[in-house]
Amino acid sequence: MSAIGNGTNIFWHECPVGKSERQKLLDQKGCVVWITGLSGSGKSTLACSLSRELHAKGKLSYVLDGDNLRHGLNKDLGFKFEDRTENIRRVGEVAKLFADAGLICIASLISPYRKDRDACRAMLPDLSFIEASTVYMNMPLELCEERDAKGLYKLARAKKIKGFTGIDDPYEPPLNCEIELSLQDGVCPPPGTMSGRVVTYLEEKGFLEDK
Ligand SMILES: Nc1ncnc2c1ncn2[C@@H]1O[C@H](COP(=O)(O)OS(=O)(=O)O)[C@@H](OP(=O)(O)O)[C@H]1O
Ligand SMILES: Nc1ncnc2c1ncn2[C@@H]1O[C@H](COP(=O)(O)OP(=O)(O)O)[C@@H](O)[C@H]1O
Repeated sequence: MSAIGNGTNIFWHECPVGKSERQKLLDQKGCVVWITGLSGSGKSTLACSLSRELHAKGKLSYVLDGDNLRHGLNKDLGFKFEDRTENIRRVGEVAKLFADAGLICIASLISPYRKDRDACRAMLPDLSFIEASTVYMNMPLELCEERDAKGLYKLARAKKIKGFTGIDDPYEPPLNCEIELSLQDGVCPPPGTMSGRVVTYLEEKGFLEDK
């Protein structure tokens, strides 16, 4: 046991079965795929398609979806600046645990602020050698608004929801993402094409084997 922190009497307990043993068992490397983009840009759809594709390849993944986590872990948080920051921080910490467990953790959240995404990225490699890959769903606001799968853009335009991302709240696009998914000749590629790109990236980086 070793003491950590600054005199707060908190200790770190090492376990003999560690990340490398778990990775060996699963024949994959734990990592985080962080999907960011506007509401309606297709984050959840991509996360599910990616998880299905990985499952078919015998690879263990788990999806942390912003909307879903707000039903439980983050049910005390709203959408003001500080709440979004705390939301992203918590999900970053949970994603780190999943990746340390050896899983391919797919986090799918609007995560609109660059500083919050950067804080998550910085949190990951430092503590447990986990690598984070940011996937930016670069879909135009007009397309997301046209889809309006949950009717929230309509409510935001009618000012019945305040602080809606892309309408009267900011979205800061990543400056350093590993994968950017955007329209091709003005058309949104099918989910399988997009998840295929992420799988190829994970394969190329060696995450889908433990060598
Ligand atoms: N004000 C406001 N702004 C943006 N989104 C809103 C808002 N109010 C509710 N919703 C719904 O919450 C979902 C986004 O949750 P996230 O946890 O991903 O948001 S964030 O990362 O903390 O910004 C988002 O889901 P997705 O459409 O899947 O992105 C919306 O359904
Ligand atoms: N690649 C795609 N092509 C066509 N429609 C899509 C695609 N991805 C998502 N959609 C549709 O767009 C809407 C929003 O997708 P969703 O995954 O819920 O986005 P988000 O999680 O970013 O809010 C849904 O109706 C979904 O079926």
